[in-house]
Amino acid sequence: MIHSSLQLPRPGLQSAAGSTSVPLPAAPSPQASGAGRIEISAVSHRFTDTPVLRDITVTLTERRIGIIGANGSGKSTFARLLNGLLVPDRGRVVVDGLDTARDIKAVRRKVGFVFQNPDNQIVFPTVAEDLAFGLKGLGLGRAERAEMVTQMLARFGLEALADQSAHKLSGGQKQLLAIAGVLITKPACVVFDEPTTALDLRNTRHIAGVIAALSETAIVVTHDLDLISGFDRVLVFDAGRIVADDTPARAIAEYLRRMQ
Ligand SMILES: Nc1ncnc2c1ncn2[C@@H]1O[C@H](COP(=O)(O)OP(=O)(O)OP(=O)(O)O)[C@@H](O)[C@H]1O
Repeated sequence: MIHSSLQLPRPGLQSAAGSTSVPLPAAPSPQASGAGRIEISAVSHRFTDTPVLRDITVTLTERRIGIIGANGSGKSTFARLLNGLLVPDRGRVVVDGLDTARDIKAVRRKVGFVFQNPDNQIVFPTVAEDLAFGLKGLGLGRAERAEMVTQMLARFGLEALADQSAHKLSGGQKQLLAIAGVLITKPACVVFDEPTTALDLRNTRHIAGVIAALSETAIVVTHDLDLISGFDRVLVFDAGRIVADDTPARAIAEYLRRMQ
């Protein structure tokens, strides 16, 4: 699980490692009914003297949104705005009417975040304990929490790994645990920051299938153009600005043109 000041909905894990036979997360939680509306208005941000995001205004409502662009173009910074991991220097980010600068707890209940490195999210010794951690503080009884953990383990085909040490999992399993740990809190939207970067082809395909099968809204930062090729909408970042906002085919074409 994740700790840290950034924290949000938590981690979870996946099953038999590199196995391709793990079932996709089928039954989404009843509360995870999708999209909602994330409005980014006149947002600028800088960490040092150099602006990282420059006057961005965009409204996100689609169920599958990809974010691509060159290294350092501001994609991860933008992603971290979406659930209030980062509050912009200028402008506003509003999730279903909730301002990330003021309503952080409510925003994080709605928008989960899966970090690039699952080790940043996995906190507890075993897979089941890590999943259960995400449910703390939600006002649920012990029996209800246990039932939700059981359901999430089953959803990801991880039952056999329930009592396994989370930190001994493979990279692919850890990434699945991280995703499960976020989903167990029933966010309506999940932001993924380069979810397949450290994975081999088999696990990359598995995670892509997991994301494709989600009922939750997914916003995915990636360099894997295949991953977002079937999405509803793709944003292309360049030097802190959105330079294309289009279908995957047209957005990818613009990105490739800029990369030449
Ligand atoms: N916490 C931070 N402190 C200082 N600078 C930062 C911080 N986070 C990001 N930056 C800088 O902001 C710029 C944009 O970083 P960001 O991670 O958003 O880019 P990115 O498009 O996601 O890049 P990549 O594709 O390489 O992951 C980079 O120059 C980066 O060094």
